[in-house]
Amino acid sequence: MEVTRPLKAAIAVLSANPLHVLLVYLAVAIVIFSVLLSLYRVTLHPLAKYPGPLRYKLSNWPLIFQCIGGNRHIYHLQDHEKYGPIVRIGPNALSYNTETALNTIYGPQKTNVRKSEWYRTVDGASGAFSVFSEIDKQKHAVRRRFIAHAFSSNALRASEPFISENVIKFCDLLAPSAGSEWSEKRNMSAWTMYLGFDVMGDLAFGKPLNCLGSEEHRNFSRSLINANKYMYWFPFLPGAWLLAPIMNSKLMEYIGGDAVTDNIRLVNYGLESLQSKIAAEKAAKAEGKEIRKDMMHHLLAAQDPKSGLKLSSSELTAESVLFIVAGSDTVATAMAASFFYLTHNPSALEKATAEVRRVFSSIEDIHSGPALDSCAYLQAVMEESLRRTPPKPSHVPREVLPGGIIIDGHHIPAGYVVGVPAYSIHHSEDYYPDPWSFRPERWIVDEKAGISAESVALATRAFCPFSLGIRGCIGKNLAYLEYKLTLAHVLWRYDFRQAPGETLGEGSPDLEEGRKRVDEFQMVDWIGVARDGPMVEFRLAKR
Ligand code: HEM
Repeated sequence: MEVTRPLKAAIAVLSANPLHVLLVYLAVAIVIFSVLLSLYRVTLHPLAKYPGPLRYKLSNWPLIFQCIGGNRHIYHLQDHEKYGPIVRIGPNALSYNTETALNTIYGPQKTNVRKSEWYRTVDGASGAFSVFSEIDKQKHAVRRRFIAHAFSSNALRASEPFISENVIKFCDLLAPSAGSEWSEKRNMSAWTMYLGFDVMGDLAFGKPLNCLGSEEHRNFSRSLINANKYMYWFPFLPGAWLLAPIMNSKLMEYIGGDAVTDNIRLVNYGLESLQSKIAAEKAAKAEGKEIRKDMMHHLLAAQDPKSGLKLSSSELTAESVLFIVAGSDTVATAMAASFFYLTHNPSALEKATAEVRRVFSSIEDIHSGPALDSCAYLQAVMEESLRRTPPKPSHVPREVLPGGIIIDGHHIPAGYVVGVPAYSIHHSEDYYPDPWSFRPERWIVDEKAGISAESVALATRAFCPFSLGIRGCIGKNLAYLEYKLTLAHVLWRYDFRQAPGETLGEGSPDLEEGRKRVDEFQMVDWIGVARDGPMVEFRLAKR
């Protein structure tokens, strides 16, 4: 009696207003729809047979929270450990942890997938797709041809002196002050980021941002990480791409706060750099001066041979921002990881140092060519650092196209998303015995030490820091050149060690599951990777 009276009163109030009645019907309809959709997703859905946590099967929200938390790579690894090589990570998405799946999805020229809808929002604030975010396969092929000139071997050769100039400046700044044996401690995540930004500014627009030389622009490099975080989770929201045209509006800034402001700052930097590059080229032409053939020069000049089309100004802006984002933070992450693992593995540091000092008799000899190529251990240090700390560690999503695709013997119909997370496959025992050890030796064939050609080939097949195939990283050779030159210069000039008492960058038994290994460099996965440390001291090499 007492229960029904308030209920009756509520019904009376609701029925007095037709809008209230409508809202109640709507709410009931939403509840019924959600229940039916959930039931469908766990029973009759084409991906229902694949294992995974129930919450992933019901909605994308767990994924969004993982992206915000920066722990997505850890979840991928733990899910594969628990559920096996195929895991359903969303209502419509599967994650794989095998080299066969990796090579089927990303490898072949004609693989029947395209980039997923997630990419459509990434360059929203630039007002056009970049080569990275263009999901249409034909349009991407045209765009990739456009930018290929900027990454040709000629362009790479021409960029080396500028890379070396920045690397030498970086090394000079690491030196101990007069009278001290060891330098003050340096946070290598920050310093490699300054170097990464200066190199990309120089190569893309012909002017370094001067993060190495002055405090002024260093905040800018930090804001990239904040902007990345936002661009990571936001596109997973249902219908997010519809908001792409207003990504750099005041409204979005009001809703999204600092991260949106940082993203806008990044786009404005791309736009301003592009405009000053165009002005500089015009002025040089008018004065009959030689024009520096940096990356934007190639893009400004590029023309599709079939259509005769050139890139529009918003497309050029999108590419400018992409060059900075894709080219600076990634290499910096890899370099910081090498400083971490070398300072935590003295025998690897000793071997790499000995090799570099044996191969090069003077610092001027350190440049690309047979001598640098002969540094097999240094190359292996880079591969092993990229294995342990892939700068894009999580699932790289691809959508299956009409006709479907067969992955590891299972047919996946069109419209579903598939992918392989680098961090997870890079720590699989199947490809990397003793995966939590930093062992550059695993990349060098040495039958006597038990490293066969087959085991190196298998490790290479599962190795994917740059992804692979037609959507793989176009900057890979450039990245390796900058990375190798930097490590070779530092190892030649300095001894280095983790600053006594410092632990920055390490895991800890007090942290959550997946972050407990003290000797693992910690990543916060926000498309790229946020990181901190190691704190390193440098001493001039004794000769
Ligand atoms: C260690 C350094 C680097 C790593 C680990 C890396 C990794 C990657 C990965 C995994 C992708 C594919 C991402 C996806 O499909 O979502 C990619 C694409 C790309 N990267 Fe890199 N990258 C590095 C350095 C660079 C550099 C120096 C540049 C130069 C600007 C660059 C430019 C690009 C571009 C333009 C794409 C898009 C390619 C396309 O879709 O056709 N990357 N990179």
